[in-house]
Amino acid sequence: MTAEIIDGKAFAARVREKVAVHVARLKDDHGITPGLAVVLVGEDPASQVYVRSKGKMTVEVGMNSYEHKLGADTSEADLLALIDSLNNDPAVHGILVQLPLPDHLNEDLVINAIDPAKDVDGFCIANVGRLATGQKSMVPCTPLGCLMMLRDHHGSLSGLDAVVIGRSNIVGKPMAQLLLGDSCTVTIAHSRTKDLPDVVRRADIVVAAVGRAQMVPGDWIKKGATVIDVGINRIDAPEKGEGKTRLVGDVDFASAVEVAGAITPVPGGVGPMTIACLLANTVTACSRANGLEEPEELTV
Ligand SMILES: Nc1nc2c(c(=O)[nH]1)N[C@@H](CN(C=O)c1ccc(C(=O)N[C@@H](CCC(=O)O)C(=O)O)cc1)CN2
Repeated sequence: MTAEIIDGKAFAARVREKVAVHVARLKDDHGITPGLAVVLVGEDPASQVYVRSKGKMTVEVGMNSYEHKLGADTSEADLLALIDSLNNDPAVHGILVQLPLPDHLNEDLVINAIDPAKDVDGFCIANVGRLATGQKSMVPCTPLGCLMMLRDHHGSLSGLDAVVIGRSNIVGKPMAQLLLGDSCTVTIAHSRTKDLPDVVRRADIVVAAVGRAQMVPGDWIKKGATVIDVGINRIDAPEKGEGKTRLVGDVDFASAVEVAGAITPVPGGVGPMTIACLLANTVTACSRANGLEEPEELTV
């Protein structure tokens, strides 16, 4: 039996449709247009693609998009001054600084300069603390997208064993907090975890977010488990022709699909949900900023 494929691209399109409905309501009923400011420092090719997609999709759902593209040699002071002006701009409800930043910039300092109410990435300390203590926060987009897909597939997650492989601030840690919030029994595994295959084999839910191509083979997966693959790794694909490459996840899809109950593909799984959830978070931030009820279906 092969697993159900969780179609993140289609799921993300549905989330964006819901976002568009709420944006139209904010405009028609309250005369407010949500605005998202995206800051890109430098010329990292992947970041340029993601920022372009974010701008395009922001406009498609009816929001205002403000793109700030800064040179790779931008000083910390100049970047902080831009963030300060965006914090104080009433037309901007969400601010995102695309990561990674060039090495000379202190990522923590920059992220924590964003007003927590506008931090639609949910990366600043205030939002991390609120999420960890079960308070209303901005929830990081990738884990939020994973949780939406898991809830849609399972209904309740209560009592399920979940393993998150990877302990990054952007995905692994917030993902674990969200699963805990939904009453899963959560293990965070990482490079020093002993007997990783055995730990993974016990899990009803596996979230792989390590950034190592095809690291998790199918024989680590419990029969019927749900596998959420966050990895996006580019590998050589000589079968496609000389010098060609392709994207793969952190899970070996071909073997895992034979054992899992459900699995997200790469590409077309978690990735598209990241941008859809960014748009959802911007609507949430805009609603909160204006003292309006926030759409329950766009957050957790
Ligand atoms: N400030 C932030 N920086 C970064 C984040 C983030 O959430 N906030 N996440 C990633 C990059 N990212 C969005 O910024 C992102 C990554 C991947 C995708 C996506 O749709 N991937 C596609 C494949 C795309 C391709 O062909 O290369 C997929 O998986 O199907 C969207 C957004 C790091 N930085």
